[in-house]
Amino acid sequence: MRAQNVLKGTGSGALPPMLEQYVRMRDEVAETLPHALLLFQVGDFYETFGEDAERTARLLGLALTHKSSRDFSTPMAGIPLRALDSHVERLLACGVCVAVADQVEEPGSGLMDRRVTQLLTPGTVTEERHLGADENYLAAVATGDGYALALLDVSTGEFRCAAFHTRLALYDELARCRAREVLLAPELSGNAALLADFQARFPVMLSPASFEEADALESLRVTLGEVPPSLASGALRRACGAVLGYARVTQQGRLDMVRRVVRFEPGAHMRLPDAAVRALELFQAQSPQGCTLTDVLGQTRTAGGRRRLRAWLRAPLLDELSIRARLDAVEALTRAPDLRGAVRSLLYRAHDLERLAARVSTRRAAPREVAALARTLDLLPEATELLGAQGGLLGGVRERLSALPDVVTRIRAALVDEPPIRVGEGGLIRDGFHAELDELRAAAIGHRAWLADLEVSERQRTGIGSLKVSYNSVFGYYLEVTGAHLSKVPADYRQVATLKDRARFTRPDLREREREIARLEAAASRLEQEVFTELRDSLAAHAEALADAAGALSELDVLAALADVAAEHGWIRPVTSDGPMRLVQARHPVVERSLGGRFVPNDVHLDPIRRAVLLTGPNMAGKSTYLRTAALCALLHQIGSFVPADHAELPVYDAVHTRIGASDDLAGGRSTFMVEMSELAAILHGATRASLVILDEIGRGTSTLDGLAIAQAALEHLHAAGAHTLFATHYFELTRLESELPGLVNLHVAAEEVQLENGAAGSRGLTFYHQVVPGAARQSYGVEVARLAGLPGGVTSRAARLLTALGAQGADTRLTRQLATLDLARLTPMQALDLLHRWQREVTGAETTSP
Ligand SMILES: Nc1ncnc2c1ncn2[C@@H]1O[C@H](COP(=O)(O)OP(=O)(O)OP(=O)(O)O)[C@@H](O)[C@H]1O
Repeated sequence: MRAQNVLKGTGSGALPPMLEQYVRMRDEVAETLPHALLLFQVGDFYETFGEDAERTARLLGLALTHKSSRDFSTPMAGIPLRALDSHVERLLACGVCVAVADQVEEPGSGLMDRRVTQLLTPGTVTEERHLGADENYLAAVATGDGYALALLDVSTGEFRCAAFHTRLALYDELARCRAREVLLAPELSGNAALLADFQARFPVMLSPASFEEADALESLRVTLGEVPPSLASGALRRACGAVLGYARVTQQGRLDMVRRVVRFEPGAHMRLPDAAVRALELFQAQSPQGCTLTDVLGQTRTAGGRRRLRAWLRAPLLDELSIRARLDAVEALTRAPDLRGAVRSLLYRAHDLERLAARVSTRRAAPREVAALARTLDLLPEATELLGAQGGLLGGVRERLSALPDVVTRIRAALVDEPPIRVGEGGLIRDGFHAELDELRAAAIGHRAWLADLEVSERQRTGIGSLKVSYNSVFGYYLEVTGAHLSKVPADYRQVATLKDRARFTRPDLREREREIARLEAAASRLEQEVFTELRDSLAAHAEALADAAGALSELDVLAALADVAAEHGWIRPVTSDGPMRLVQARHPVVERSLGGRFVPNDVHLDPIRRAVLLTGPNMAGKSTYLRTAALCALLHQIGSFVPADHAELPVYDAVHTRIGASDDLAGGRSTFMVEMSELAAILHGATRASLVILDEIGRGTSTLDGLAIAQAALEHLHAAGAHTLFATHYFELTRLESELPGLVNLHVAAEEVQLENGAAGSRGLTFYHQVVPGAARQSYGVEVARLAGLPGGVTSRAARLLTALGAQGADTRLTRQLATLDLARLTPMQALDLLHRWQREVTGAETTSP
């Protein structure tokens, strides 16, 4: 809507000039960012008007006032200048983009000149105060023959893209990278069903952008100098172009931090669906007080290192040589505790070099950021020396750290050690760096010295001992004389103010000196700005080398952190095998951390022959933990980390699939069972001989018979596909499959029923050993676990009696025996339902209504 209409003004009069300017600027902003809120500086406030004022007041809880002239009035809401950052943060969190228009001239009598100085959107902010430490992606999605995704982190300049064959694979990647803002091509945003599905899965800000091929090509050429040949498909070009075009607008033309696009092959890394990322709690715990794998591994010392670790976890390696190279580096660091300690304490002193490099390349870095850059670059020679004779990846890191030309000397020579926050504040450039600046400063100092002496000399000249030379912003410098001495005031003093007991005076030469000081200081400030800009530009010329060094430092940080975790917790280097997974005394890295020495390690063994394990055991015995331990060890191996075990042989898995736990998707309109089945479907379609599949209690979201049928059929399918499968279940009926499927073995988690010491006669409890042993469990102990959980005694004893009765009848029924031999997966839903009713009637004697 045009801004004039948004004003909701009352009255017939023409708009006051300032509101006319507001309307014009708001319309201009709306042409590029239609959804942005314009914050318009008026003195000490950023104001919003009309509908925007109502929206701002509501979102930020501000008081709504009115801007009124003689015959015009419109709602107005404003925030103080000094509170801009915190309010912008809240607006961005509410999914509102912000344009900031600042006054760009000193206040005078007429309408002040204003300019849009910042366009802030969640996916393109670059100021440290609006960013978390993690990556901050803007994403664009387009379709053609498949799906194309472009990801840009403006804060570091990281720019990646990929093509996907299926929407599910695209969604997985998008979920993993947690984009904060997404641009959808019209073929997606214009399709109501697709859009609704997308919004249900990704509650992020959707922003409008051009996906026209011609615009995209132009954006690519302007930013990268050419259209990279790797962007072979139209969809990739459109997605990449849209991201660049939108980011260029929000960065007001400055996208120098983006130098290349990396096209990544989704198939070049281990497939790790989002469901697995969530179930294995890589980045986010499932309970609020829970701990994640990143927490355990995340001993990184720099923000760049933390981002790099997350990137490694999102994309585990498939290439054996690359895995070995990382493992070699981690091993070298675990074997050299002194080197590791020195590297890690050095990293503690490093600032976020990746983001600083990006800020320098866009010529946005503030003085303190340049100083922080220098402090961090100062560490590089030390780091290079520490890495001394290291080979492999660490040698590569050393090379990249030492390849940077010496820019620190230049920064140190030009900048003072503790520069001011802003350029115009003065005191930024070191004395002796710039002759003309030195002259200006010396002259100003001379005038100030004259002023400082003035008080003494005037006291002597006038004989007024209490005479003072002071300064305020209204009169500038003045001479102050108390009432008792007014008669001694010389004739060349001109009175400028009279107070109750004193008077203030000036003199023509005092005015002259003051003007001169102001002129010199303004000239010095301008010159400082020029010198600083020159310095920053000269740094921008090294942006590529800076980004390289930043990448190397992040990598060193991750390797050192992985080595530290390994050394501290007794993890061992895994051996890459050509088939078997053999873990001896493996531990779950996160659960072990919380249980300390009480964690019971277990062995895992899968190979091309013994390729599936069916794990049974009581509730709470440790089945899920066992499954997750295996998956996490596989994942750790492929990011190049040591693993928590006494011995580990692991193949290179092409994917880790998991189906664990219950979750529903109410927003997406899918029930718990539907979510479970959709995830299972994706696994069954995607799992290969080289995949690791973790299934925990498949089929429990529906009736027993349906669930059992589905679980068996899924297990048979995975067995035939040859995937390494760990399958935990409470369906004891499935354990008989061991004799039918040659690659399947039964294991169970040991537990024992014991007489309770203090319990009533006959009352029994359960001891968990958390030990995985061969064979199938004998029973589920569900009622005992319910007792442990605190169900009322009456309920648990009634449940125990029912269980005995059902068991006695069920064990004998003809149908139960028949069921054991049936291929349940072949049943139609109607047959299954019919069986269920007959079985219920036989087991419980209850009549059920026929369908
Ligand atoms: N190996 C172990 N050593 C010590 N404690 C363990 C071990 N494994 C699991 N536990 C403890 O037992 C708890 C339950 O484990 P887990 O969720 O793996 O059991 P489960 O058999 O999958 O249960 P359910 O069938 O009810 O889902 C864990 O939270 C942990 O505290």
